[in-house]
Order: sequence, then C-alpha cells, then structure tokens
Amino acid sequence: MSGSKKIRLGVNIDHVATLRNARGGFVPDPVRAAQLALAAGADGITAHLREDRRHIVDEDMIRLRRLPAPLNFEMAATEQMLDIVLRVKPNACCLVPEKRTERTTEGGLDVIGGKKNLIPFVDELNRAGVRVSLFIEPSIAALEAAVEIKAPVVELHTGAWCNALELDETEKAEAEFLRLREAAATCEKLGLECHAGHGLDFDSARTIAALPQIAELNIGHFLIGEAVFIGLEASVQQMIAAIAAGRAA
Ligand SMILES: CC(=O)[C@@H](O)[C@H](O)COP(=O)(O)O
Ligand SMILES: NCC(=O)COP(=O)(O)O
Repeated sequence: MSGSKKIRLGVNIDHVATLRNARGGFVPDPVRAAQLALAAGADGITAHLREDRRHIVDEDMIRLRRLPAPLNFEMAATEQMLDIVLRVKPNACCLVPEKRTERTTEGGLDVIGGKKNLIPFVDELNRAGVRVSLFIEPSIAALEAAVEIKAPVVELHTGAWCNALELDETEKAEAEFLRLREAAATCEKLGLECHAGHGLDFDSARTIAALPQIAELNIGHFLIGEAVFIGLEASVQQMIAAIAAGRAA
C-alpha cells in the first residue's frame, strides 16, 4: 500500500453543536461549520448522533446529509440508530461504543464480545450501501474480529496515545504509538481500510500521517477549539497542511 496517497480529512463538527446546546436555540450552527470546513478543504464531515443527543441532534444529521460532501455518521449499534441511519443514508457509518456517563468515547467498540450482534447489524448497513467502519482499539484481536464482522473499514482509536502525549508520558506514548503502527500494518495484511482519530492535534496528526496505511483521519474537538482563536477555516487549513507534511516525511 502506498503512503504517497493523500489522506482524507473528515472534520467532526459535534462540538459546534455542544456550544449551541449550551444555550438552546440555533447558533452556532454545525451545518454552517461543516460548510466552512468543506470550503477550507476538508474531504468530508463526521458527526456523532449520541443516544443522549448531548450535541448533534436528528435534524442536524438530515441537514448535513443535504450538503454536497461525504457524511460519516457515527453512532452506537442500536436498533434506534439503525432505523435513523437507514433513513438518512449517509455515505459512511462508524460504529462506536457509548456510555451514558462518559465525557467522551473512552475506548474501542467491543468487537469480540459483541461479534454476534454486530454481524447482522453490519450486514444490514453493507446491503444498504453505507460504508461501515468500526471504531476500535489498535489491537490485532479486534482487527481480526472486524474481518469476521465483514466491516470494510476500521477507525483506530488514538485517544490513549494522544492523552499520553498531552501528559508528557513519554514511554506510554511510545508504546501506544507502536500499537497504532502495528495495527495499521495489520489492516493492510487483512484487507481493511485504515482510518484513525480521537484527540488528534496538529502535531499528533502530522506524526500519525506518516503511517502509510492511514487513508482517513477524523478530527473534531481540537479543530473546533482552535477555531475559537484562529477561525475554523484557518484551523482546518493548518490541519490539512500538517497531515500533508506528515505524509510527505
Ligand atoms: C467517536 C467519537 O468519540 C467522537 O467522534 C466523538 O463523538 C467526539 O465527541 P464526544 O465524544 O465528546 O461526544
Ligand atoms: N471518530 C472521530 C473522533 O473520535 C474525533 O475525536 P476528537 O477529534 O473530537 O477528539
């Protein structure tokens, strides 16, 4: 697999909705953020319809789907979500674990314990023409389960690595990066398309972009936070430049 191919950037606009919901009402509008991100060069939009609707709500998904850009619909593997995703018909759907009390997605989907339920769930999405990815820990066992589940794509959870970098836990960060590197290489062997995301900033995105198997990065919280200081377009453009620099290194 060539590492020279451009990495797609999916901009996750969830936290524009977090800000909107803090006051109620309609502003700031995540759809406007999506339009700006696309104008700045993002390849697609990612949004997570959480079961508790803490940020993105159902109507946001319908409006995001009308944009002329790929929509990656993140959701828990529940019957209610399946019903919504089959109506919205996004280009892609990323299945993620959810816990009501978590502040953010704490780990990867339990693809080993949940295999029996995930096989028919993913089959239904595959048959509907929605490209499915599984948001998983960078572990070989999880990748092998993803193949059995017949998901064409996995998204490696980069949160543990990014947290270690942020806390200056050098040894842990190195160990987590090795896990990601090995998992990305295993994706290639198993025929899985490899995406990654969670907690990435300009530096970590540049570093992970050097892994030749990475085809797509989905990044949200940092970009929206940075937009407060430099604007969303500049934030997305700097991220695209960081990813391109990492890929070229
Ligand atoms: C799957 C995932 O973890 C993210 O896309 C997430 O939705 C970002 O926002 P929160 O985890 O804060 O809901
Ligand atoms: N799956 C995308 C994702 O997890 C985005 O996380 P973050 O960049 O908002 O931390």
